[in-house]
Amino acid sequence: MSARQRIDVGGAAPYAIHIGPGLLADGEALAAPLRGRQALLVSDSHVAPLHADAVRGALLAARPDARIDTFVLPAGEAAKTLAGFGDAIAALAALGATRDACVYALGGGVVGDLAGFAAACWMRGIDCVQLPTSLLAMVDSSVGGKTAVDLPLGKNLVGAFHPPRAVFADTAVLRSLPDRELRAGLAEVLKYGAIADAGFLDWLSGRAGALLEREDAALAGAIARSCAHKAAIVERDPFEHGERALLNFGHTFGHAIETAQAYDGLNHGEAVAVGMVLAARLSARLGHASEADADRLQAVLERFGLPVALPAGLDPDALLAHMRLDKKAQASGLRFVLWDGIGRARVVAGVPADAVLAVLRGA
Ligand SMILES: O=C(O)C(=O)C[C@@H](O)[C@H](O)[C@H](O)COP(=O)(O)O
Ligand SMILES: [Zn+2]
Repeated sequence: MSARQRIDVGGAAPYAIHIGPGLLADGEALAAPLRGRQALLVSDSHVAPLHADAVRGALLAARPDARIDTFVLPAGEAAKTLAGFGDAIAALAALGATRDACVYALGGGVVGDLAGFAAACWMRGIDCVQLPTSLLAMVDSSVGGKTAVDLPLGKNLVGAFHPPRAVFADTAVLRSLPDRELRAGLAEVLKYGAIADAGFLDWLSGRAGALLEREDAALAGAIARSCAHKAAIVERDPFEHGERALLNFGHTFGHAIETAQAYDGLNHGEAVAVGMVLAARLSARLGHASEADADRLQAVLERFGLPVALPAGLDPDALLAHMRLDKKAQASGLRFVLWDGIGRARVVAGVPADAVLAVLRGA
């Protein structure tokens, strides 16, 4: 993979996204945001055995005066719970973390969300550095400061906006990422094309083979362009008062699927892939866009080996009930991110429930 890249996220709490191979071994860079003398390295049972010792060693080499504890979650979305959050808080307490301590989130989206939320809450907020090790976390969840845990009732229902102090995306770790996780990350990459950048969707579609084969140049290009999209949007709208909601394309359906499957079925990226197709179908049903656009998106997602249809056995009425707890919903009813065609997403309020049910039933 080529040289390091840096993308700056501006606004009230600016930070940099560093992208490139070898970053997790760069103790000086990783330790630069550590203001105090305590750090909690949060990881999960899949990632910790691969990378935690090396990261801790790199940090200690740069900051031998620091105490660095490690807290390891069970791998998987099912661990992103209030109980897991409580355990992370207990680890901060055991560390005796002061306000200048720092949480390092080493892992995928689950680790980043939970560790970020613990950092947001401990003493009303301490620093968090995101060390994403999955493609999905590199291109999406490590950037923008959304932190949360899930409830059985719904995804990410308890959380806070807490921007990281820095993001270090070490692209070399993607070599050991399981194929299924790679494809899940590509779903969120494709989302940027779907919502705002038709040219990017074409670019990605033309490089499906290279991306799935993890060719360095293709992956580096996809990550940098995704992060640039996300950085621009969250810089303009950090708290999702407006356009940031576009990043939720496919998520109203997707989160409902994840919740209905008790976070143990499709993973997040897969659920978002299905959700994007359903959002495109709903857009067509409501007359905003054509079925041909939905077909095109579905074909691209299929090229990347992503699921595009509801898993069997899910009850449309139950999914609709989950959608009513979506964070975009208002007193006046459901709000969806739909599109007017590829690259042209927008938020639509007052979406009739019968249209949603018809799409869920494939009618
Ligand atoms: O950063 C955002 O804003 C997003 O919506 C990005 C999503 O891909 C991500 O899954 C996010 O965590 C979803 O947030 P939520 O508010 O729908 O829970
Ligand atoms: Zn997402």
